[in-house]
Amino acid sequence: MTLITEVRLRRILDSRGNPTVEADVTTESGGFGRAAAPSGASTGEYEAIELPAEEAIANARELAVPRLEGQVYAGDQRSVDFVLREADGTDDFSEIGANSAVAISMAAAKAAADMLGAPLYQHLGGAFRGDEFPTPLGNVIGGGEHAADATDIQEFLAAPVGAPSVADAVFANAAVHGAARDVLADRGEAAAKGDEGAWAPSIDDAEAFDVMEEAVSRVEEEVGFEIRFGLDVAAAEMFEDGSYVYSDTERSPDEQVEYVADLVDEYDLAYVEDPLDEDDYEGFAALTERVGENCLVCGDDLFVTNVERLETGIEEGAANSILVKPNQIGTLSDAFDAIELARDNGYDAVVSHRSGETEDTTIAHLAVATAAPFIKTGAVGGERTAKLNELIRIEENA
Ligand SMILES: O=C(O)[C@@H](CO)OP(=O)(O)O
Ligand SMILES: [Mg+2]
Repeated sequence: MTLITEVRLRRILDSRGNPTVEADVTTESGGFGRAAAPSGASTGEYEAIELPAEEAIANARELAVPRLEGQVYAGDQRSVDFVLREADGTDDFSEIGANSAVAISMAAAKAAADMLGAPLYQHLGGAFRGDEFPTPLGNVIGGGEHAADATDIQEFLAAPVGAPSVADAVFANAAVHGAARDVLADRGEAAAKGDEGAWAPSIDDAEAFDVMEEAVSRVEEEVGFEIRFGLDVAAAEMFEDGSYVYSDTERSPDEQVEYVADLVDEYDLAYVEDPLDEDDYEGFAALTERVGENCLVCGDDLFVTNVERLETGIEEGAANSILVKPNQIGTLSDAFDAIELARDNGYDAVVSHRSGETEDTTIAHLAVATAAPFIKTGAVGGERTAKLNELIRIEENA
């Protein structure tokens, strides 16, 4: 093990053109790691706090960096993350910013892997990891907070569950994305792209389901393996005064459960994320009871990668999977704890990007390190393909 000798922080651009935090960690023996924080738009109310990049950097330089340099071993991830929490002193990283914390946490892990001469997934997951790969959930059509004047449902996600390899799955998702463009063009719908590269046409959700079905079945025929699809409803964003407000209608919480359950049945959805508000454990439990056998009901804003919120969910039978976003909680150790708690209780842990991203590929390694069944990291666009292409390389041992 070697000590961290230097932590450097800087502002870089994220994919929305906003400043975000990048960290470089160097160790005594010359190990080097660089990582950057992503940023959400449809953020959960209970997430750790992202500060403006400049403020996060200034505060982390003052409070955290002096406690790390020359004092903590890069390979001792628990200690790195413990020091970040101690330096911050709050429950939600509101002092140094979850953006500074997660960038440093991930950069330290990369420095440790570099020092060991091991790929990051192996440093994080152990010597025997690297032969189980996640199915990528590819964002094909979207709206919500990620695009103006588009669908109410935030994300329509291709799920190539029958793909024989991660590379086949990645190419299948890109093909569905391309096919959706063709189907939209056939219908005379022009479409720009939303924050994550998904098509953001000005159509309603019902039409988006038709387009997805058509695009998926075209590609399924071509590739010869099963492709299902799923949703991130991001329902907290449409929950107002006790009901779910869609462009054309409103639904009560009970009606929302019925509506989503019917969608799962009608379209054989493989995955439904945040189908209900972030405080509605009960509704999540009711839906999971109805459709949880054949569909992952995933809590993103509900759990915010937080073990306490996940514990409540487990007690109530709310959802059967958790979305894991390291920046929602601030450190890799916290993200691992959430994954382990999920797994111990029969919940699947799905690793995820944010709508604002960088070229950082840590989540690809995190998914392989933890043998996650799914990873949600877009379908196209440089900041998305950075992770997808990294999965292809990991699979090839490149
Ligand atoms: O809701 C989500 O799952 C994410 C990523 O797709 O979006 P955001 O980063 O804006 O929270
Ligand atoms: Mg979500």
